[in-house]
Amino acid sequence: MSSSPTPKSRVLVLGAGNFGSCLADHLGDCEHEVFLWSRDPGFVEYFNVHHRNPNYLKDHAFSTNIHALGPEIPNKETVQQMEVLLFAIPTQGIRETLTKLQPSLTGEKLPLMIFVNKGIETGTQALTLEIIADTCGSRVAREATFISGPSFAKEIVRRQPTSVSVASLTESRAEKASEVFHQPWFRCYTGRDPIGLELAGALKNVYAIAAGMADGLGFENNTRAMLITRGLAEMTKIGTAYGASPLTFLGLAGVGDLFLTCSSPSSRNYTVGYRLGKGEALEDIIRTLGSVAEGVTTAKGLKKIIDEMDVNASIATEIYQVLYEGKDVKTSVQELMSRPPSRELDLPEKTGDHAKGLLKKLGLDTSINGDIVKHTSQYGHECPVP
Ligand SMILES: NC(=O)c1ccc[n+]([C@@H]2O[C@H](COP(=O)([O-])OP(=O)(O)OC[C@H]3O[C@@H](n4cnc5c(N)ncnc54)[C@H](O)[C@@H]3O)[C@@H](O)[C@H]2O)c1
Ligand SMILES: O=P(O)(O)OC[C@H](O)CO
Repeated sequence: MSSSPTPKSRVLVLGAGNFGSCLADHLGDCEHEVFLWSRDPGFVEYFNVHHRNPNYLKDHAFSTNIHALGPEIPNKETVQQMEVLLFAIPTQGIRETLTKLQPSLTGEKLPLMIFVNKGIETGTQALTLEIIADTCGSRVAREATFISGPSFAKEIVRRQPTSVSVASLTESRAEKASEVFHQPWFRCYTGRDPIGLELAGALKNVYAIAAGMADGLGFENNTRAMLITRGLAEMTKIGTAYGASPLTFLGLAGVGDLFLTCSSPSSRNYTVGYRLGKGEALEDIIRTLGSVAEGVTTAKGLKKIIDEMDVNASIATEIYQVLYEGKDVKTSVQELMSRPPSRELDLPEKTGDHAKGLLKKLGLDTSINGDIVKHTSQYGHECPVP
């Protein structure tokens, strides 16, 4: 199936859930040599015999270029043979995994490290870039690459035309990641705002819960369109206050993924919201979902971030209150709709200190997001633009 002239790489995919196994399949189909690590010993044995995942995407026959390994984290010798490490583990597990892998990441030449998780760490409110810096140091973080965008695993394994954003503080690494993944059925667009890309991917999950909730309550198309559009305005406002580029939110990782997940029952975050709207309890939904919905934990970290930055984000706040303070979903909708009128576009006057603090930690110029130029936007405030 592959038509790529790209040099083939040895790729270690960490995490054999829906997305890890789907991307392993994509890369195997591109004739990369793929190793798929799972902490589940039953998975490893089953996969290597049947080339099927017993837990996720069960109907799919996976590429025979994939070799499963685990349950122990791959050792230094294995890691150092890899050109690419692809992390497809939910955000709450990234710190633990990187801590275990860090002793293997000491060579002069680092493997290309790509992260596809979409969330904020609870407790620390850290983005993955910061978790990488904490566990593996600033050199690894500066080269880390992030992929995000509208990409349901079950559609990728059916080779539905799909596009994603790829960003890194080191542009050549984003270009390399794009080369590894890019195919006629999978287009990659590179960018230089990993902080914005990470925030966009994490935040859209919270707004997908809101959209699902509205549908579950029986509201129709006007309401969903309102939530998508106002959700985008809110995400952009939060991202800009944090120090990301507002333009990133207009890309695949922003509006693209927001639109996808707010309008499809294939989204787990939408499904959590939908079932809440139907009156189910959150614990029951999580217990029976069978897969991660990152918006649930992200809503908690996001609430702390918006409180710290003093940004008014009404939809995100309501979702937090429904998830964690037992607020009734109908009351939440009534209160959102009863707010006084306001300006449609109210991006913050100044960018916040979060991105600056993070970039300082990475030993980078804190006035800019990576090598993004400083720019006075048409809204009259300073913001970085790719
Ligand atoms: N499924 C999609 O369509 C999709 C698309 C884009 C991005 N993502 C993102 O990819 C990430 C993974 O999502 P998914 O769909 O594969 O989730 P999933 O629930 O299908 O699978 C998660 C996998 O990670 C493993 N895991 C969890 N914690 C771990 C830890 N601490 N150490 C090792 N393994 C651990 C689980 O055992 C499971 O196999 C999420 O951040 C998600 O938002 C998913
Ligand atoms: O199922 P969700 O809600 O986690 O969405 C999956 C991906 O993020 C879609 O791009």
